[in-house]
Amino acid sequence: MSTNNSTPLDHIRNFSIVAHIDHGKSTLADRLIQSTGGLADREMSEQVLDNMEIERERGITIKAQTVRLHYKANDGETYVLNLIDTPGHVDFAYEVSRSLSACEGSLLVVDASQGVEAQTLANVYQAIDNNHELVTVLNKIDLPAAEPERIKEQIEEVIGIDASDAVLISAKTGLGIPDVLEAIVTRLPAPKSEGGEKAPLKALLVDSWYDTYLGVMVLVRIIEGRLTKGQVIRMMGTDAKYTVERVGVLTPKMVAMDSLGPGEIGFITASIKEVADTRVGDTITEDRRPTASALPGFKPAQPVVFCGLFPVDAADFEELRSAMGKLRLNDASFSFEMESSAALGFGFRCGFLGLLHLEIIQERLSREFDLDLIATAPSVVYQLTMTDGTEKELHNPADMPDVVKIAEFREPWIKATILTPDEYLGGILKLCQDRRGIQTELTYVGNRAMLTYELPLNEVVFDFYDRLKSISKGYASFDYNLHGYRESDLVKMSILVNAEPVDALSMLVHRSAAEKRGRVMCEKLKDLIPQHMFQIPIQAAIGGRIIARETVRALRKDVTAKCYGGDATRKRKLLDKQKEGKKRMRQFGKVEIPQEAFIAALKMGDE
Ligand SMILES: Nc1nc2c(ncn2[C@@H]2O[C@H](COP(=O)(O)OP(=O)(O)OP(=O)(O)O)[C@@H](O)[C@H]2O)c(=O)[nH]1
Repeated sequence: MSTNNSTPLDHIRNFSIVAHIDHGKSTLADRLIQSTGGLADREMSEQVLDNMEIERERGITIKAQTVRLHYKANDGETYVLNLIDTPGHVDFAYEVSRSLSACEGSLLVVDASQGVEAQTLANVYQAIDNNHELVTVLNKIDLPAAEPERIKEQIEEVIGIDASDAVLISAKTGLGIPDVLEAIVTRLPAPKSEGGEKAPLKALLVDSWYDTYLGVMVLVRIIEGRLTKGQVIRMMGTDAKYTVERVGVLTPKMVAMDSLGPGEIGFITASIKEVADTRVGDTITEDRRPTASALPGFKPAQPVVFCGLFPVDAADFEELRSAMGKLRLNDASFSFEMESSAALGFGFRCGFLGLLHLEIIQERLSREFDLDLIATAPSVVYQLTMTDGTEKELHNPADMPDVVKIAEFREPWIKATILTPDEYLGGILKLCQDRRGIQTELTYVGNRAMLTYELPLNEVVFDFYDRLKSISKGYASFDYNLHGYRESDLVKMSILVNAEPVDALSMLVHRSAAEKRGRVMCEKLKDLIPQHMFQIPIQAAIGGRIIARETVRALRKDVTAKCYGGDATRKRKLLDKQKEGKKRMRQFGKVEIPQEAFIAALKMGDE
C-alpha cells in the first residue's frame, strides 16, 4: 500500500510515554494501538512494542520504537498520533532523551498504587528539559491498593506539576483509554514548523536499526521541508549522501508512503550499510537544496562499563566474533575489540552503557548464538595522568601501568537518586556508606525517603542494584547519572589460584576496601572451585603483598571409585559426565575453574 499524505500540522500530535519500570507503559501503548485500530485483534500479540525476545521475557523496553495511530476525536476530526516509545531502564537514559526530543508532549504514567519512583523523576525531568507539555495518567486504578487522590498530591509535591486533571485509567481493563486519547489531542500541542513544507528539507535522525529484509532503517522526524522517495539526502554530521529508497510509517506494521512532511515521524531506507553509519541526532537535508543550519544534535552514547568476553571453548572464537558483529548491527552503543589474556586465550574487550546492557548482550550471545562465555570483572573507564604529563584512559585492569609512573588516578562518580519506604532506609544508608557514598540530600515524600548520594561508579557496577533490591525487598527504586571524575586511591587486586594469577578476576578497588574485597573473593572462590587431587591455595594480592588467603582441600577418592565391581557402562557414563562438566571449565595451570565461578565470584555481597 502506498499513500500520499499531507496531514496538516494541527492534526498531528507527537508524544512519548514516560514512566517508572512496571508502571504500565507498554500495556498502555498496546491499548492505544488496539483502540485506534492500528492492528486487528488477532495481530495484537501481547505487548507489540517490546518486540525482542529478551525484552519480552524480562518485561523491559530497550530499543525505542514508534507507532503512528489514527484517532477520530470528539470534535469529529481525525488526528495522526505518533507515539515514540522510550526505554525505562537507567542504562538507556540516553535513548530516552533522544526519543523525547522528537516530540512535543509526554504522557506521565504513574502507578496509582505505587506512586512516584526514581525513574518517574528522572524521566519526567528529561521531558520537562525537552519543553514537553505533560498529561498525567494514573494507571492501575483497578487495583484495590490504588490511591489516586494521594498520588496526585504526591506528584504535585514531589515533581511540582499540576496533577488535578490527571486521567485515571486501568491499562489492563481498558478503563479510561478514550480519555487518554482525547487528552492527547486537546492537551498536547501540535508540532510547529517555521519554514513549513516549502523550506529546504531539515529532518532529525531519531534512531536507526537493522532489519533483516530491508537493511538499515532510519527513524526521522521532519522539522521542515519534505522527505520524498528518490530524493538524494545528505547527513550533515558525516557528510554522507544517500538516495532515499523507501519512505514509510509504522502502524506498527510498515506502511509505505511517497513522502513525509513537516511534523511527521516515519522511517526511510537508503542502502545504508551499517547502523554505525547513521549518527543519532544528526540532521538530514536534501543534497541539492540544503538547509542553512543543522539541528543542535546529541553527543553519542559513551560506553561506561567494560568487560572481557571469552569463549569457554577456544574453537568458538570466530563464531563469537561473528555473533558480536550481528548484535552490533542493531546496537551502535555496544562496542568490542579483540583482546588476549594469558589465562583465557583470545576474546573481546566489550563496552556497554551499563550493567543491564552487559547482561542483555551476554544473554543474547548465549541464547541466540548458543555460545558458552566467560565474562571478566566489569570495569569502568578510569582516567590516568602519567608522571610524564600524558593522559590515558584505562578500560581494563590488566592494562594498568606501573604505579610509579602514575601521577594521578581518577575514577567516574555518579549522582544517584533512591526512593525507599522508610523501614529500609537504615540498610540502604549502610549500603551506600560501604560503597564510599557521600550523602547529599535526604527528604521525605509521605512515608518514603528520597535520598541523593554521590557514589563512585566502580562501586555500583558490581551488584549495587541487586543489593538495593534485596535490602528493600524490591521496594526501593534507583536512578543515576554520571557526575564527572574524581581523584582516587585505587589499587589493582590480583587473584592467584594455586599461585597462578587469574587475570580475568583481577580488579581495581579502592585501597580502603581492598582487604575486605580480597577476603570475600577468596572465601567465595573456595566454595566455587571444585576439589582436586591436590590442595589449592587461593590468594588475593596487591602488588607482591598477599592480603587474603583460603585453601581448597585436596580430594582423595576419584569419581569412579564408588563403581566397585566391573560395570563398564556405568563407569563410562560417569567419565562422560565428567567430560561434559569439563567443557564448562577453564584450566588454570593445573586447576580447573568452572565458568559459573567467575560470575558468582564477582557478585560480592556485603556480608
Ligand atoms: N492491575 C493492573 N496491572 C497492570 C495495569 N497496567 C499494567 N499492569 C501490569 O503491570 C505490569 C507492568 O506493565 P508493563 O506495561 O509491562 O510496564 P512497563 O512500564 O511498560 O515496563 P517497561 O517495559 O519495563 O518499562 C504488567 O504485569 C502488567 O500486566 C493495570 O492497569 N492494572
